[in-house]
Amino acid sequence: MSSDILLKLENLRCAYSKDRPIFSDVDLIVNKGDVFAIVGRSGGGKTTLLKCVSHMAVYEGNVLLWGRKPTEYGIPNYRTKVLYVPQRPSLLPSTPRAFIRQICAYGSRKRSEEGFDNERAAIELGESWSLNSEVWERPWTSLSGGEAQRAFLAIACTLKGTEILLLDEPTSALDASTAHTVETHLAALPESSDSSIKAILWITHSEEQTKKANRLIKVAGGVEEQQLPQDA
Ligand SMILES: Nc1ncnc2c1ncn2[C@@H]1O[C@H](COP(=O)(O)OP(=O)(O)OP(=O)(O)O)[C@@H](O)[C@H]1O
Repeated sequence: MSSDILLKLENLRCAYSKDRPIFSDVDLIVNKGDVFAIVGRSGGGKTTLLKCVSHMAVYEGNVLLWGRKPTEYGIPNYRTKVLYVPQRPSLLPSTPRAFIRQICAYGSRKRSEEGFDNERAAIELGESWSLNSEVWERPWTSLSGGEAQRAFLAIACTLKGTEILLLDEPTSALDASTAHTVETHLAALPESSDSSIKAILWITHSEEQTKKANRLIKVAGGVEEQQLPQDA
């Protein structure tokens, strides 16, 4: 296996009801440095695909990270390496700052985060996205959709040990200008020496975001890799 192959999906199939798979026969290779845009109609299975990759949905076939199954890493360790970021932090208790402390205390995260100031890194990244620093001390439930989305993403982007970031419409609550700033940062992460992130799979309904990717897959009754549009 080439050392550039980060993730491999082999013969993947997922069905919530027995006879009607959301997708089947999915084979895909994700290389180091890839930024995938995942597009397709609503209800086509995009989120389900990311949930299979993060081992949050039941599937048949293989998901291999560096050639090894999630169970070989142990699921908490695997999910530390392959991080699914939902659109919004729904129903989180407490504040963004308390949330950082809580996830960095998990056994699977502890080793990667040692000696690194996560709170400071996330707050500084948030500032570069025009996120007011007082937001970190407020309950999640009091934040606007865009504030919560930026705080959540800033945390996800600055965690150490993540190798693949799975983003579910990460900028859906942001205005166009802020979305552009955030998306430019996200797309550059796999090439950044400051980040452990080596590839991103990114669900989007936006043509603008698709232009920031180097590969494109369409999920609609199946999963198909397509050519990026010419001007991308
Ligand atoms: N836990 C579940 N149990 C049963 N059906 C489910 C479950 N989760 C998703 N589905 C169904 O599977 C299909 C694919 O859902 P999924 O969320 O993956 O689509 P999507 O492409 O991400 O849609 P959207 O663009 O609207 O977010 C939908 O018909 C959805 O209703």
